[in-house]
Amino acid sequence: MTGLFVVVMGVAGCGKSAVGQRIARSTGLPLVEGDEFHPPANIEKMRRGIALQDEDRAGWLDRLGQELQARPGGAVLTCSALKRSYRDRLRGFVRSLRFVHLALTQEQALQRVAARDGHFYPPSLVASQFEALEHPSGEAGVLSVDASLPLDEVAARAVAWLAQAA
Ligand SMILES: Nc1ncnc2c1ncn2[C@@H]1O[C@H](COP(=O)(O)OP(=O)(O)OP(=O)(O)O)[C@@H](O)[C@H]1O
Ligand SMILES: O=C(O)[C@H](O)[C@@H](O)[C@H](O)[C@H](O)CO
Repeated sequence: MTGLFVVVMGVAGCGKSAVGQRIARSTGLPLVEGDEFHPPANIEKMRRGIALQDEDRAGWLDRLGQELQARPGGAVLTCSALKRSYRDRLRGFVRSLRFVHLALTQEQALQRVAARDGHFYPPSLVASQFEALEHPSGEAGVLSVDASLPLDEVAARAVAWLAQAA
């Protein structure tokens, strides 16, 4: 699926990394892990239980946009992209950007984040993710998938949608 750009988005714990890896494997596109490009100050803030604000995310989103542009053959990006303005910011970097939204309830997200060992993101911040989240339904190029389905099923739905769109 050369030339395809897709963001796997949603709240902490929704499965962005796990699903992103599967989509990258199936499509042959490179995976860009959004969390790897947060400045250290953002990681430290989250680790300490302080929610990121628009100004913390602005430079990070621009960096991610540049990472997409650096891969003209297409890419799969994992990025929370919680607000419409964040998604539009990313859309400014590549044409026809697609988003796969992994939709999960707050209880399910909390359960997953709390069960995860050795990750910097604390369960205490999950509520803030839902406060920030603006659902992407109604925006162009968006697929919403029930993230509580089995991982392989979530990924298969996303890949089928991307294949149809490509
Ligand atoms: N569909 C699923 N069914 C069951 N478990 C899942 C599913 N998707 C993800 N998980 C598990 O939930 C946890 C969170 O997944 P993952 O780390 O991929 O989420 P994430 O959105 O990348 O989170 P973060 O952005 O906080 O890093 C992991 O332990 C993962 O294995
Ligand atoms: O925008 C944000 O608040 C962040 O990107 C978070 O979503 C985390 O980085 C991630 O989910 C934890 O791994």
